[in-house]
Amino acid sequence: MPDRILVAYATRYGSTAEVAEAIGDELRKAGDAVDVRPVTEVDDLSPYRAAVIGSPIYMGKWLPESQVFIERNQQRLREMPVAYFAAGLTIEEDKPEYLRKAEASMDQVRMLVKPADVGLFRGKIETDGLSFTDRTIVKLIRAKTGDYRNWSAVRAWAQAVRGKIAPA
Ligand SMILES: Cc1cc2nc3c(=O)[nH]c(=O)nc-3n(C[C@H](O)[C@H](O)[C@H](O)COP(=O)(O)O)c2cc1C
Repeated sequence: MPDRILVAYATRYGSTAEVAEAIGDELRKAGDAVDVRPVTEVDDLSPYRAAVIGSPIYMGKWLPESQVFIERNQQRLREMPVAYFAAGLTIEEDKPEYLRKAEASMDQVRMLVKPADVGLFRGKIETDGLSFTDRTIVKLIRAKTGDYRNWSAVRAWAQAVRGKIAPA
């Protein structure tokens, strides 16, 4: 019987990888066997009994690699409990219309595999290190830069999600 939990993520600048690590850490502390890995490095789902899959939001959407991962593995994922999380800067606004938009970033993957739970977290943008295109977009939309990740919210969600992806 597979007994591990997979925490798989996409990231462009690394901040969502750290969110995934914090989720994995919390599950491990609670006693689970966990692998935290980029979606692009997971080929075999047979060791896993549950999966937590996430992506940052770019222009209202998940990064394609997380979507492709779910598409490619949808058959197997439908047989296990799955939870999704998304990280984005607009989530910090804490306004219903922003939250709805953040939720909408997961519409496609929700249709492929229904999640037992969904987490929405604030993200991080630092202008240094952004690609030219991303820096231009950030300037154009006058996005507020900074690290808005709320670690206690991430950890609290990980603790709560543990119950929702527990074996029946
Ligand atoms: C070009 C660009 C577009 C973005 N678009 C969105 C968006 O539509 N909604 C949102 O909530 N956050 C948006 N963000 C913020 C990112 O989701 C946030 O910075 C995230 O934490 C980045 O994760 P990463 O470091 O793992 O790539 C955008 C950031 C950039 C640079």
